[in-house]
Amino acid sequence: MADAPYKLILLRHGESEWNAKNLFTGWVDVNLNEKGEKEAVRGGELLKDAGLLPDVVHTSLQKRAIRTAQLALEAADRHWIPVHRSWRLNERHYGALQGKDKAQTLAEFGEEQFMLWRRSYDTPPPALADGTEFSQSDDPRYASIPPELRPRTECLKDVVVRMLPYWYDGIVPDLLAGRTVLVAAHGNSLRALVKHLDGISDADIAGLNIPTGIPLSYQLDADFKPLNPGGTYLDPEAAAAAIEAVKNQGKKK
Ligand SMILES: O=C(O)[C@H](O)COP(=O)(O)O
Repeated sequence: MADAPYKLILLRHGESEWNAKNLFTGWVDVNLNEKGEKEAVRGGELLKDAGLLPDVVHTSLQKRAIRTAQLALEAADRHWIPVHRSWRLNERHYGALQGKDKAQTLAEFGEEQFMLWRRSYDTPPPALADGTEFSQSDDPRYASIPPELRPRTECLKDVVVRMLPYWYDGIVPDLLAGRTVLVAAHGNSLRALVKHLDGISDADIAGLNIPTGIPLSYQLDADFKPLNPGGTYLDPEAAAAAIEAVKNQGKKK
């Protein structure tokens, strides 16, 4: 067992084709766009420049996180490290909002309902029916998830519940072994993890947004509490601007 501080790096995938179109994405397996690919490469360069070289990477089962990890690791010359993937790191399942335009949803349902669905801790959007256009009910990559665990919609609280077992059983053992761990995942699965790490309240987590493609580095003490609460963005200026942009999605157009 290695001694603390443990080194953890969180990386939200680069901009996706649906981020650019301002659509709710969730479990829909959308690819990175060109800007997102560049963000991922830049993320890797930031890691390299900071001398924060991952020994192991954990990703979701979704292309945008998988490709972000690969591009970042290639840029940092760490493409060879072991990789682990879990559906528990997937983006929040956005239910019946998947595929819908954020600005149109805001206009149709009003700010209060929109924010309740998007940022409240425990109000999920309406469920998405199996077999419909943006459902993953027939996706073979999820076939091994027991039916009662397969989400048809999720609020952030649901994401915390399904993500935490992977934190404890998949990620913490790597940290305990002294490995620098990269977690390449999604806006809301990372918000769930940050909520846990920083002990953010159910109310305050609504105000936390994570930008695409900018590594967020944590040093954790022996109890896995951050020595740098909130983490440290490797490009703080770019992060501040991008956080504002994420916050204001829906108000676009
Ligand atoms: O799934 C999505 O639409 C986004 O990647 C995260 O969206 P949010 O910031 O609106 O929760």
